Amino acid sequence: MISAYTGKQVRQAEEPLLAAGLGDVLMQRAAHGLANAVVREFKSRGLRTYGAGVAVLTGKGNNGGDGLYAAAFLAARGMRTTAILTAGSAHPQALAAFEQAGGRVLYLSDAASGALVSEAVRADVVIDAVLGTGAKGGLRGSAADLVTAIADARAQARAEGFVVACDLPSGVDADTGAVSTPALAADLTVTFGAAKTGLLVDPGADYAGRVDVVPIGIEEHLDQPGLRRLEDADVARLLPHPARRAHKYSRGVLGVVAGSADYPGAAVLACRGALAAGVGMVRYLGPPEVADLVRRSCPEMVCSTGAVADNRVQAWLVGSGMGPDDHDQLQRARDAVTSGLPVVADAGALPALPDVMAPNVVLTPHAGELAALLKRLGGEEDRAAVEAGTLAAVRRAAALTGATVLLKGATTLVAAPAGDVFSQADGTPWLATAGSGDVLAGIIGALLAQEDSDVGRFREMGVEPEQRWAAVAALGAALHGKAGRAASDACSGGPIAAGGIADAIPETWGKVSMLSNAGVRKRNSHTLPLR
Ligand SMILES: NC(=O)C1=CN([C@@H]2O[C@H](COP(=O)(O)OP(=O)(O)OC[C@H]3O[C@@H](n4cnc5c(N)ncnc54)[C@H](OP(=O)(O)O)[C@@H]3O)[C@@H](O)[C@H]2O)[C@@H](O)CC1
Ligand SMILES: [K+]
Repeated sequence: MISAYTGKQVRQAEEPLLAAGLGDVLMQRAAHGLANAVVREFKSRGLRTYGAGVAVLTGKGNNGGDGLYAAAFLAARGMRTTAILTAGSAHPQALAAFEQAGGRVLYLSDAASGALVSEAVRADVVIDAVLGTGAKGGLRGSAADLVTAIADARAQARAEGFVVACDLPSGVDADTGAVSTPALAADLTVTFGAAKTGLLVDPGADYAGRVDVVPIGIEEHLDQPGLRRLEDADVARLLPHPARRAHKYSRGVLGVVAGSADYPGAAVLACRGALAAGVGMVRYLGPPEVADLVRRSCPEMVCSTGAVADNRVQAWLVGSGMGPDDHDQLQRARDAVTSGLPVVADAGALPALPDVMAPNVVLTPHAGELAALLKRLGGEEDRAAVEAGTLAAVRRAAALTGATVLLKGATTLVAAPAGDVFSQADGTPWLATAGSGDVLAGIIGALLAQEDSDVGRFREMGVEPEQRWAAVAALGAALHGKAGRAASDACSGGPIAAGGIADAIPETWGKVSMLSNAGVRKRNSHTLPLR
């Protein structure tokens, strides 16, 4: 499990060590980790480090100090290092160490700006060490102009060098992931002590690239994480496995209320997602013409009639492919949500549900649907506002509705009403295809139907029982993302259709389970040994 923390939490964890006079030690560890990560990146790209060009954009605070010390390490390895001081001054000891290691120092001024831009475009690696967790707002003034010019010039020249962010890309808010432009999009962010929340949510994640956590010795002082991400080992541990004497009912029955005359295919895709995700039986409830298509497409399906209360299931999936005029289906969706059983509520059901629900109801809006939900509950947010502040929006929706809320996107966020948040980014952009969300709802529905009262495996992972619905939804998002990626990989990274995601689920499930049995190394920053 990756645990992420706000900038404030990390700074608080640093305090006891700073008070003990270990500030410089922490900075040296951070800088050493950053330099090593840069060298590894060169190697993974098949590039030589000796003689390679390094440009470090530095601010006046400790983030700039990290960058300068790291550049001093790189200079000692024979790299040509240039520091561009954006604030007129820099961390004095780090600057002295950098100069002593043979680094070249250039100062930002209007006159020098053009030459500095060329320097950064020519470099094999640009290290962004202007602002870190001490930033108040984004880049300003001449530093902002410089970063804009560098980003433009790199794009125009199709610069081959890569960008590494020191702790976080300057302009990305460490806590919220909100981005104040300009910001330099990094290929890799090397972050210290623990992942920062803002790196694992959109839009911050768009600028962070890959995130590498360098332990610096503050880990034991960190408290509850603000956000978590399931890794392969966690996924494997949470995936249900049938007992030896299981039968189809004991493995869970999912009821599906989905599809309409306009969108019958959504019901089929939701059922295909569910059937592939380990559930004992899937029971469809809906208009006869949709039921016919469901039966013909998936012979494993059982189609029923009547009301929600007449059908015995362990969980419900409601809403995929339903419109505002599907009155009977919407009534079934409402009945499912008030039945007390776990429910995944998607698409067309969202506007028709009560304002207040329970944590075992998982809502799965995209950004536009989440904005509409928040507006209905008295908020001001439009789609753009949700996209600019995904973490705040999903948290707010969970708090207001009392339900678990999953916001679909390149990074999928799941918020429990009590505050836990999970962030999953297992997929590929090819997953943005019609019907993909129906398959996701099917997977989550199937997992909810298999969820029993044994909450021990959640507790072992530090997830409180009442928050487990968010973990189950995150598990569904992880499985969906991995299956989509596997389907695309199977055609050499080509495009996929939603049915292909469902088809890839069983093998993805099996492979992740095998990985866990082989003992996947936990990469949580908490558990990494310190050297
Ligand atoms: N604590 C430790 O021991 C360790 C810390 N570590 C590292 O330190 C980083 C935090 O360092 P930090 O607190 O010095 O702040 P930092 O992010 O460098 O920048 C803020 C500086 O710039 C200024 N400034 C603020 N906003 C601005 C803006 N919008 N535009 C322009 N300027 C702005 C502000 O000055 P002010 O305006 O307040 O006078 C301040 O001087 C952290 O991310 C990690 O990399 C690691 O080495 C581990 C050990
Ligand atoms: K930075």
